Amino acid sequence: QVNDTTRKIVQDALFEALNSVDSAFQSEPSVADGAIVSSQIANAESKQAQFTGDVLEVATQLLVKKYGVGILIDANQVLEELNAGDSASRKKRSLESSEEDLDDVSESTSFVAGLRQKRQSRDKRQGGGGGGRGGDGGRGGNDQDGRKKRDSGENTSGGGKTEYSNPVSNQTCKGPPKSCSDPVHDRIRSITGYCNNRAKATQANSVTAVRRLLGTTSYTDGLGAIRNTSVTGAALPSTRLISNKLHDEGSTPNFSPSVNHLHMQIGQFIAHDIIFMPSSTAKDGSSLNCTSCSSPTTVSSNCAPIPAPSDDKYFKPVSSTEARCIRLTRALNGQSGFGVRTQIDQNSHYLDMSSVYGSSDCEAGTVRSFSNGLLKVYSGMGYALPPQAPNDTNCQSTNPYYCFTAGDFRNCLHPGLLPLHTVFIKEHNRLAVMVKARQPSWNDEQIYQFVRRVMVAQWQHIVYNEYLPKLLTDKYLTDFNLKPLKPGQGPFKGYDTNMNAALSAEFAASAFRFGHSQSRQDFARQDAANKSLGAYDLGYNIFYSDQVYQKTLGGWETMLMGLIKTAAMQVDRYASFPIRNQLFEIRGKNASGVDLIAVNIMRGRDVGLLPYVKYRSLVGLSTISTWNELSSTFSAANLAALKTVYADPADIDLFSGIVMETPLAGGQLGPTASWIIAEQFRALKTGDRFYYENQVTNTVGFTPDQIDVIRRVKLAKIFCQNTDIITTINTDMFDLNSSQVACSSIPDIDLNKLF
Ligand code: HEM
Ligand SMILES: [Ca+2]
Repeated sequence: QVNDTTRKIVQDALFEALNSVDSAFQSEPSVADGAIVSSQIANAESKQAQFTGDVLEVATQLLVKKYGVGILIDANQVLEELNAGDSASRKKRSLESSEEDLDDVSESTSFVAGLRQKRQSRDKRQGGGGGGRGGDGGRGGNDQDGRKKRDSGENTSGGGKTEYSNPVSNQTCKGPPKSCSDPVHDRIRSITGYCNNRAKATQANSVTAVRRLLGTTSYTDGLGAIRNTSVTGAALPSTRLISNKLHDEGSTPNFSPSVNHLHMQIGQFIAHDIIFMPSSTAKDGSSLNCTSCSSPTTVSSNCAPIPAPSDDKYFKPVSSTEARCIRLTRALNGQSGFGVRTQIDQNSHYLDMSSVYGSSDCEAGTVRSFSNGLLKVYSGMGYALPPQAPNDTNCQSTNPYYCFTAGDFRNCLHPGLLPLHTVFIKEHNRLAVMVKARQPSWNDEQIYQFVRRVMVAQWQHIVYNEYLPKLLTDKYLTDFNLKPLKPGQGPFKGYDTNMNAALSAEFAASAFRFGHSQSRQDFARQDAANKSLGAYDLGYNIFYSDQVYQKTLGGWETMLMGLIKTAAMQVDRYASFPIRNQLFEIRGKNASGVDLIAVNIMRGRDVGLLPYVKYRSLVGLSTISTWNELSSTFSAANLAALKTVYADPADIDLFSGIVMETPLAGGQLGPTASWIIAEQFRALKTGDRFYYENQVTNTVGFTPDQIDVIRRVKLAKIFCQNTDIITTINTDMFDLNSSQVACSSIPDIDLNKLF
């Protein structure tokens, strides 16, 4: 039981923190929309979470400085009381001493968010000041509300050849019923993930925290300060230096002998379903400019720029007196209690096609046509594309080569994503037309939900049945229960209400980024006869969309063929030139972008990942303290390379450690990455009440016969059905040397059995 003195101390710290965060907002410089191209742009809800996180971070620091960390347990209890209390009891709880009147703070928000609302409405009444993130100050360009406003239907009609009409008039962002016992939650997977776990309604929802595999972080102050010191006491090496020394592919790129580039592309599409970790924003909700090496003090404490070595081949010094840094903004702090900094996932963590359907109820509305269950399409080129987003200020290409609106904001990060976005939109609409024909009386919502359920089931099956077996060894697939059962084997019995499907920070910030080493510099185009139509350069196309408008080159279909018919890069420590030098680069302006590998490593430190060696016992490897002991997990060459940058094995960053481990026989990755990835996909499977092979009480799943229908689904057939040029296709979709079959020999999904 917390006494009144402590209660007062905690409340005072909260108010002091609120004032200090508020006034920091007033002086924080920011950059105009679009000036800093980014893939990690926070939406309105994340900005709200950031405000709360920032206040709690400052309040934590104030309390710890005065009373030590011991007070945090009591402090969290006080916060819980405040969050739980309605406005009347909040007021009663000895807040008389403060100037705040909490009468009209909404009961549904947390205490800090409520205070924020209150201040905003007060500022509004007084006619000024107090913009601030989270409220109405979101960036105009890219958050959900912005997109909703501008995609009101007319964009999709393009050159007049509208495939579907889009009378989006009074779309609402209404979420599902609050109560998880409402029968709606028996039938429908919510967009955010809400009530997927009925006992823990918000678990693994969009805009909730990531998990920590070891329950701890590496922050030097135990709270949020980035690890910057070797165990020897020296400074840790710059992550650009590490990238140069360990991850530069040099002049002889290694191509995979057996895996095609599509495996890379589907991997990224999976990432964009389950993880979107937004970056911190400036006071007005726009991007922070963390380009200069001094930005942590001159711009924001949420800047963490990466110094480039003075002899860097690409990121040369700005001038003879100014060093070059590679910009990096810290992932936004979404801590919701006193204590350590916490990052959030802005997408629904579940494997539920968020990149098609969106992760918030409003965002879901932006991609729907609200007619006959169909999703919106842009058909101005004579072939389907996702609806255009003319006001996307993050998009580098302009009229007429607009970027697009899809369930995930990063759909235009590079052109290789667009064939997949388009194929899945087309597949949804293809099934919707079939459903409408069979059930003419069904309304838009009924058709949409029916098709979405089938789409997610197909997608889950493809991930577990086709994608993961090309990545992980049979042993990991078996040990982590990742193999779908065969037709006739009945439902999967592994659903576990205690399993938290949420993304682990280790998976998001390191392990699943292995895919960055799979990406080629050149993205090929091939025609149906497998004739080359040239290639485009990745480094020249980040957040540019003109490639998919190249009609004479076959639009996106020849790009899809290129992905299928060319090799991925080998999964190894090396990354291609554009990945290491040109991410977000403005065409023609060298060094205006970032090094994604240096960013990966720094992101790991930013989110507080522990060094590589700390994870070894978790993943079943021996604990080590000397370089020699690593020789069974690393080749001699990789070990020697590691020694050139790290003073001690205990310093090795997780990303570098996992991509440098010797791959397991039969898989593409070493033991640590394999474990972290397998663990995550187990959580996504056994922690998802709506996983397609399940039969769970009070949940309308598929019958055993229907599950078998899904188990026969092949990604190849989805490509066949939704492209004009593909008539023969791989028997093994991700195998570079696969035998070919006629599309007509692969059965289509037996939709009639699913009603
Ligand atoms: C051409 C290919 C790719 C490009 C240009 C690309 C680019 C990026 C960028 C810019 C980020 C944000 C980095 C940060 O700020 O921390 C990112 C994050 C990430 N990438 Fe990639 N990526 C590519 C392919 C892949 C692939 C193939 C995978 C997986 C197989 C993957 C997995 C991830 C994951 C898990 C994240 C973290 C996402 C988040 O936290 O929101 N990426 N990528
Ligand atoms: Ca998702």
